[in-house]
Amino acid sequence: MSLPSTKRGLLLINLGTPDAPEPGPVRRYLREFLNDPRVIDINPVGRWFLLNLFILPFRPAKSAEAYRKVWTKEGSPLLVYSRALEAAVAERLKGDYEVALAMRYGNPSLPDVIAQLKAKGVSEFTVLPLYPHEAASSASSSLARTYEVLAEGWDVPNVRAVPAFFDDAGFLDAFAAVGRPVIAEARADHVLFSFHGLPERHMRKSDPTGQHCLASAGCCDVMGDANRHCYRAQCYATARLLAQRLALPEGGYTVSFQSRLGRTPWVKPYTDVVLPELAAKGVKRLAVMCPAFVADCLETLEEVGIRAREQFVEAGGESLTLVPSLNAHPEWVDAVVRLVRASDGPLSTERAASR
Ligand SMILES: C=CC1=C(C)c2cc3[nH]c(cc4nc(cc5[nH]c(cc1n2)c(C)c5CCC(=O)O)C(CCC(=O)O)=C4C)c(C)c3C=C
Ligand SMILES: [Fe+2]
Ligand SMILES: [Fe+2]
Repeated sequence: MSLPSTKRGLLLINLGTPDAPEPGPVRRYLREFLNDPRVIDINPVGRWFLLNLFILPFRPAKSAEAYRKVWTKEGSPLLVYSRALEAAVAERLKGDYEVALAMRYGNPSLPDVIAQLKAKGVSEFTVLPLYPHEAASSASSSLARTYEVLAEGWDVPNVRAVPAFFDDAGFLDAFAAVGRPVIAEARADHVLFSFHGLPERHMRKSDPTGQHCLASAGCCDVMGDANRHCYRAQCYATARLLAQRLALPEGGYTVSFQSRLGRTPWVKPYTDVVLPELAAKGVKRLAVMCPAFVADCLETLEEVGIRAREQFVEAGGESLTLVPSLNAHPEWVDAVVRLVRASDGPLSTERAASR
């Protein structure tokens, strides 16, 4: 006798983006995003004042202007590229998984997408947060919200989460495959790996030992038990592994952290500090890879592709070339499929027979 078959859903989750590059939609998006206690981790009253008195009256107009510079006919780049990945992965996993993209903030919202998957009969979920590195404000927040929404129903489905993939060979090979020809064509004399930053406070809070993270200058240079889940150590590991694949010599690349918000210290070195330093050292043609992002977005296209380029050239550099992100590159699609299959888990003979 065969048991009723289980329908599996794959939930790809990215950060989120405004519905339109205008102050109103940007304000709505930022309000949801920055109200997340894993993003602005201060007491709720302090967060309310910070948001409503200092951030939301000013930032939406400025951010909307930045979004307008990179907005496409189909919409926000982050959504467009994440949709392209969703379609390619869905094609590859047809028959095995219902695949759907959700955004942690904004649309398509996690509750809506989960409801749609459930309406299609999905009763087992695999969740893949589309961030290579672990951070409370990105992957943890996406997982926490997913668990919260899934736990709302009477029956709570089985959920598997695909772990951080900062050192996954498929992810690294795909990024190297995208980067290699771009770096060659730009005749780059140096590569900058610019990762999204994090407040230093977040790093210390995520340190299970309480005494390793940021305690010494080189605490992220080597990965061990104490820092296996450290965002900055994972970023450095990604950079080292990509540098190997790209055959970059020691000294031929630099790691930095971009996109900081507010006045508290964020992880260093800062990208906007490193850029003029590289120009001053004589770097002329810089290639920038942003391996914290698997899809091009405001932070890659505008912050690096436009603003960092202007800053580097003003500081004396000749050119700054942004290496595109993975988007829906076929090697990345392969890697995602492998990550998902690897997290499938072995099925017992009877369950396998019932599928
Ligand atoms: C790569 C993972 C990300 C982490 C970790 C992260 C942390 C983090 N971000 C902010 C503040 C902002 N980030 C913004 C945009 C943005 N951030 C990520 C990814 C991570 N953020 C992406 C993919 C994007 C692009 C979104 C898009 O629409 O293209 C923004 C919004 C834009 C702006 O106004 O500058 C803010 C604000 C904090 C505070 C934080 C950790 C505490
Ligand atoms: Fe650390
Ligand atoms: Fe961010």
